Amino acid sequence: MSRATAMARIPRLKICGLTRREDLLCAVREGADALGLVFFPPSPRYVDLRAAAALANAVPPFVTIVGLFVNADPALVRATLAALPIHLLQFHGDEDEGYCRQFDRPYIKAARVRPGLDLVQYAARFPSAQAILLDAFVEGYGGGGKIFDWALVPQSLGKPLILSGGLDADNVGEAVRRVRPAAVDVSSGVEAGKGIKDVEKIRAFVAALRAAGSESSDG
Ligand SMILES: O=C(O)c1ccccc1NCC(=O)[C@H](O)[C@H](O)COP(=O)(O)O
Repeated sequence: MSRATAMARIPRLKICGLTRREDLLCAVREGADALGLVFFPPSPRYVDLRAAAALANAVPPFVTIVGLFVNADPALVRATLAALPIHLLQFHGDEDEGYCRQFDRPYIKAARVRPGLDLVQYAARFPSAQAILLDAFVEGYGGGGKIFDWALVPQSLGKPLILSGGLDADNVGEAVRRVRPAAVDVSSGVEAGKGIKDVEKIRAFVAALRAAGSESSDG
């Protein structure tokens, strides 16, 4: 099934790198389907277990909490899963499928897109992944606010595609029309500063996403 057929609705939205309760509540209010918490200490959006627990406690039912890790010690992942209601894992480093599967939880695998990386072959290496998230190849593994060449995205990855990397209210419409992802993921493009989300940028992003999604679903 082509993505054009598969994307029969407005793409779902993940807002990542939440660190403040007010930003999380804004993301939920504006319609985010998923909320990303970054458990990668070098990230300026890193939250420890205590802060993450307070954020998770504010999430209403039917909104997915995504726990994001980069080449993490499995013991850290297990401790996080034991302490928090993480619904979906996101592995954003160099993890292989054996590593990702060991936690017996649904996960999405991020691919850091660069010329020469065969994305169909990459996706085939993670048959147990719920989806493949395509992000730009940036220093620090992710959250870089950089787009990649969307022409590199194949017609189908063989599983749901989440488009990420440098999206904002100005480009998400074109991104959705060109790539037709099942979902989009954004962090920098809705921020006033690293880890500090901006209400108006979130609202503008959601409006642009809905406009593009309704165009596409109208055919
Ligand atoms: O958000 C981070 O700081 C981060 C750090 C290291 C690895 C991944 C990270 N974020 C993962 C995400 O899912 C981001 O939303 C994605 O990379 C897009 O970020 P942006 O280009 O800033 O929208």
